[in-house]
Amino acid sequence: MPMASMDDDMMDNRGAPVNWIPEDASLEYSFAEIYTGPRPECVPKAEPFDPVVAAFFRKQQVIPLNPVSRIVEHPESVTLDEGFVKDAPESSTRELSSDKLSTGLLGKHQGNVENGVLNNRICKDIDKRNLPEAENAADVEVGIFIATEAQNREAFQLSRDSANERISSSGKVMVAADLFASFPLDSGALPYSEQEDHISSPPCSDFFGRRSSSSHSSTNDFSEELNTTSAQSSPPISRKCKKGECFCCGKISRLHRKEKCLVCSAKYCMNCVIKAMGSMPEGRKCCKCVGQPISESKRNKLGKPTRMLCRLFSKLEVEQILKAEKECAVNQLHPEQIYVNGRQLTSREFHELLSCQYPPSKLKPGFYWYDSQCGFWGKDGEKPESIISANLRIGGDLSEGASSGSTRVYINNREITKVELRMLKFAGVQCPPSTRLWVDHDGNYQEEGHGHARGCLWEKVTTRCLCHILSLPVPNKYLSTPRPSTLIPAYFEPAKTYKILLFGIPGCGTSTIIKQAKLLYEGGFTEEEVQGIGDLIQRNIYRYLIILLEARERFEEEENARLKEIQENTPSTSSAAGWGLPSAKSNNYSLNSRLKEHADWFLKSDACGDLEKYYSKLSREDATSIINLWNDPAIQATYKRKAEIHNLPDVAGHFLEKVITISSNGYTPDNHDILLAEGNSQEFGLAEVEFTIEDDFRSSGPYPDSSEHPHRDVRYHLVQLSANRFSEGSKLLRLFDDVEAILFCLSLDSYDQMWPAGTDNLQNKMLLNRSMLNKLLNYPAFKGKPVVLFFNKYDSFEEKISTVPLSTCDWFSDFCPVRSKSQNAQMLAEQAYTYIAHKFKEYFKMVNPTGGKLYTYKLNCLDQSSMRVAFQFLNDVVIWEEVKKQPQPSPSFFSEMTTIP
Ligand SMILES: Nc1nc2c(ncn2[C@@H]2O[C@H](COP(=O)(O)OP(=O)(O)OP(=O)(O)O)[C@@H](O)[C@H]2O)c(=O)[nH]1
Ligand SMILES: [Mg+2]
Repeated sequence: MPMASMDDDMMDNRGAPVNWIPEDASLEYSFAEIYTGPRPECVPKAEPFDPVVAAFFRKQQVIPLNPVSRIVEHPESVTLDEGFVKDAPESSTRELSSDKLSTGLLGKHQGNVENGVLNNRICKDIDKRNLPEAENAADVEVGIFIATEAQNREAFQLSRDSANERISSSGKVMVAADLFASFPLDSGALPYSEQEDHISSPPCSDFFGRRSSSSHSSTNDFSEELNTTSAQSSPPISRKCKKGECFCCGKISRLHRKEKCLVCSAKYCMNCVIKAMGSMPEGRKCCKCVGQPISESKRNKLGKPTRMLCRLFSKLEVEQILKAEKECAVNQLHPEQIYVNGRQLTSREFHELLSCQYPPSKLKPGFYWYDSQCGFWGKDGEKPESIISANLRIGGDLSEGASSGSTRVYINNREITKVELRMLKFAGVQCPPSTRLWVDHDGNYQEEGHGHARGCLWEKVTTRCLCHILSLPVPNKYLSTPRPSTLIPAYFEPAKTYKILLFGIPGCGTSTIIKQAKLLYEGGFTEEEVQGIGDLIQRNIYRYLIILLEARERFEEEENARLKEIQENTPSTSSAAGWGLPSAKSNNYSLNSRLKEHADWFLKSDACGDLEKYYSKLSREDATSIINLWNDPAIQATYKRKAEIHNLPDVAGHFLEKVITISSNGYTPDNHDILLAEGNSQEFGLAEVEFTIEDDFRSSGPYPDSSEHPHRDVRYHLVQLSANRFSEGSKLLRLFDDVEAILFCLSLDSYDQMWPAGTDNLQNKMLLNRSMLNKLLNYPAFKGKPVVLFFNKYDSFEEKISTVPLSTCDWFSDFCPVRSKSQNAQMLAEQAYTYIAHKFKEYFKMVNPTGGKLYTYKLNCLDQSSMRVAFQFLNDVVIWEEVKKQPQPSPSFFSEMTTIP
């Protein structure tokens, strides 16, 4: 093979641009030389940095600006051999060669920019041909280009292939940056297929494609991948060096102990530990790895001292380091790393899982299945691994194929594995194919459809022994050494659950607030709850109809009386017909005879209580009669006067309109219908809700990763109390003695509505709210408690305020808005709201001069984003009140100095 001659002027091994290109490009040549520069890690990293791209990415929050080079091999001298000078694929060559290599380090190509959003992937390439200046191996060869999706995929694959080839063919070459470190999860489908054993590549995003992926030996080998999904993490980098070699000084000694970084496994000798790991704010991690999640294989080493630590530091220091290592947030498991029955856990579920009596032991990030009936717990696609507490409300629904069984025998709907079948047969359970068994948490089993238990799986000692042999779990009560009751990380454990009383007069939206809390923070409703709400909607339809029919009768009579009066006052010469007046017997509110018959039947049934028997189900025939009635002009005319029908809810029209859909068999209310469904939903368990509001200070605040500001979620227990149930001196109120705050909800648009206050005495709703607030404040246990006033239904308030004057309510008679030419409904509503809030504050101060504080907030709780912000407001108030309770720090030296006269 002809060798390229090395002219004196062609080579500057310290990185000066080299413009020499072989004249005969077809000639094969070898390009190998000994690198004699300083050790690669000692050379300052030249960060490829483009301020324009950097600014863009900072805006997009996609890629960090520290594409730090990862050095995987660091021989004393680095040789670039032929393997390194492979032909780069054409496309990537083109991409890179079209760019200016301004620094000799970075090639960059900016591709399509669509609507200001770069459809991008960033790829790296090490291509000596395109980066001839980077022959000095200490310089990092990085090519970045931003291109269209298709270009990226192609180029990425090609560049990666060529990079891999180089890496594998030359064990001595250092490799470039790990730019993918912080790709968000949705960067999706980057074609990472194979992984170099010395580089932990970031994960592909499609966790759910895991079963089909052949690259994973076990479906649960996702620990590291899931590790990387936690909010702040980038993938851990594995750094390997020769056996016995210190990663920092390079000295090889197999006899001396080394301290390992919990993230990248780099080993350091006694002399270098402090240099490499600094003050160890997160335990044993090299400085570069601080902020990175630990490697999951090292989780069991957390907090365990080593001899080297004990020799290097004092006892107190070691304790502090290990405490930080065990407790700092970034070293903990996070809910988003655990999937149960195909669903990522929420904070609440994670907490429930870890704090139950029998939590899974040695929990790692991964995909699990869980049978809540009997407590079986296992990795996705595998046999049960342990039996944890049953009836936990975590994860999604258990699927038939959760454990990849192929026996056609089912336990609690899961097709069991062969080894479980063997155990069942041994235990004497008859289970021919297609047997479906129900097993409870004690191991009692029965066949589906048979109402009685056939026995207990684990009652025989021999069965339990066999379970041990087959590595199947047995219930905890049979274990000789009971498992620890909790392994919840201290930092994660919510310090306290704040109990909040949610109070409001009927129709103000308290149930909607509870539903929103469930939707926003608890992952929505169970099937049973949705079904229950569906039934509630069907029952409400009858109620709306009856209210409308009664109102129609009333309006018809009133209209008849009015017409009669007109007729009587009219001179006899001009007949009613002659003046075009409707006859006194029929008017706008009259129904035709057929519909009248239907209407009378509904009213009669209701009066006799017969309608109640239909309440559980809205029949198709009834739905047809109801829609006919609803579409009739008489009912429509009645509905137009809904403001006068005080007990007709706003949503009546919405549901009556879709009565046919609602009566269909397969009707399942969607979230919108669920939120609109009004009525007493307490029987569906919605009268209280527990949820966690995540502290977004850490994720959005100025200290995104700081362990000084640990992640702290606040857990709430919101308990609803309707004004109907409220009476002073009621024993019910004792349930609320320990509330942290009162959330008083009132509907802003109710200023013109009346409500029965006491016997047959109608009172304006705003005045009723005022007196209710007063009564609440009089209750001794609520003295000094903060009150958060949610002014709900701001949307309908905005609509109403320009047509119905606020002075309709006597209390607001002195409202005189500032009028301007450009005034619109929104501005008027804003003024009116400020005025109402001020009135309530004044009143609060008057009746509660020494008590707690009143916080006001306007919202539309049907709107999720408005509700989310409102909950955040509540959270802020609760935290603020908590902070106020804490003792104030004693004045510092400096403050004392400043207060000295
Ligand atoms: N337009 C509008 N409607 C709302 C808003 N909040 C609640 N509603 C509707 O008002 C109706 C009553 O809301 P609920 O949450 O059932 O009221 P409640 O306080 O629980 O009333 P009771 O269950 O009767 O004690 C429902 O139909 C809701 O959809 C809002 O902000 N704007
Ligand atoms: Mg309610």
